[in-house]
Amino acid sequence: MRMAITYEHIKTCKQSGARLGRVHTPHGSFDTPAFMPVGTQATVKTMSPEEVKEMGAGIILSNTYHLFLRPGHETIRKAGGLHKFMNWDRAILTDSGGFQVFSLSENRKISEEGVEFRSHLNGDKLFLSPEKAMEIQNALGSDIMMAFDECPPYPATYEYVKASTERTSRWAERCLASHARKDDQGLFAIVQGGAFEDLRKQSAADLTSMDFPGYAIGGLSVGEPKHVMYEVLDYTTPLLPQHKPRYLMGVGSPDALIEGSIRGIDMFDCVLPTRIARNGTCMTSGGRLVIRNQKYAEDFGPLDPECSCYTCRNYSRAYIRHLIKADETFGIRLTTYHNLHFLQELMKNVRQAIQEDRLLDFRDEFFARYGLNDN
Ligand SMILES: CNc1nc2c(CCNCC3CCCC3)c3nc(N)[nH]c(=O)c3cc2[nH]1
Ligand SMILES: [Zn+2]
Repeated sequence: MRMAITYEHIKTCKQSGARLGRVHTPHGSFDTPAFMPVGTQATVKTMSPEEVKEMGAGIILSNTYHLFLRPGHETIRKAGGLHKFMNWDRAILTDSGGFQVFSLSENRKISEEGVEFRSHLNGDKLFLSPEKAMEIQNALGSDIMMAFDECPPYPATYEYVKASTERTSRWAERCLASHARKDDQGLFAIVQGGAFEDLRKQSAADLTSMDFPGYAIGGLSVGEPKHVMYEVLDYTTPLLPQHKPRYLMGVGSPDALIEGSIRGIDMFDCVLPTRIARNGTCMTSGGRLVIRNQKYAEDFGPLDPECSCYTCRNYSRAYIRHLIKADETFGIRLTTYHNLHFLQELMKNVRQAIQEDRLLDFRDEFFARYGLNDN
């Protein structure tokens, strides 16, 4: 009998109100606030599961949309589920596919039933609905599944966001009704409402009345100014239950991870660290570093002098720059490993700061060195 997804609150930072906790899942527990590496197509790009474990990740993300299109969720079900298929024995969270339909596919048609779209791979006409998204996620066997939602575009009219958010609440109900594993309740709902306080309140009220084991805040990090995102968090997070995990979707720049933690968020995901690594951009304690820059051609020091990761202990900026310029895959592996390690370290330091009631001081120290507006 699988256990539910449970949240264990450890303490609240006296200086910032941020919370230290642990999330327990059928595939192990992880400390929060946590950054979750993204493994869209059943792999954290260029990393082995051992490497992802080594850097301290207790949970990774994968995706209904991508795996539905390729290789197909039935194939993964026959393989024994996603954990087995990708040889990852810790926790997996899968997004429900709605966001990706709108960011990737062609000519979508949204209705009460669901979303019709054409595959971005071969143009096939496909359909996703709350029921279909749950069927796929149950076939994948993820520990945490996301309800099927619409992430409204930004900006959008009040009327559009209101109608979309109300539909997302109805879709959440349908996900709950169709969830095969009713016993372990690994299903998180996603709060929408754009940047409209009354719609956020309505969405949170609708969803918390359905008693999900965890709640995500969606509809953010879609192009709105950062201060708008933080304002939405200021009035939305307090509407969510204290004793359940809160997941801010698609947020991962270092400053946003710290600001989000201060506002009571426990879980984050973002493709940023892996995506920018592929063109040689690295997150370091002194700020962003673009390794292709000529000035590193004969810089034989480490990527980040303060980093203890495999990349920084064994290779120089000159060598990594050479690999990236020569389009050598090993170069991307080294920058990816470092960026993911950097964010795991950042979250470890955030948790330590919460433990010591000094997260606001930590934020000021970090920003002074990293630069305020990394994106
Ligand atoms: C980048 N900004 C952003 N991402 C959002 C995402 C995606 C989060 N990342 C998922 C992983 C990436 C590929 C594999 C899974 C959102 N997802 C949903 N379902 N709803 C949102 O409102 C939603 C909102 C989001 N905003
Ligand atoms: Zn490093």
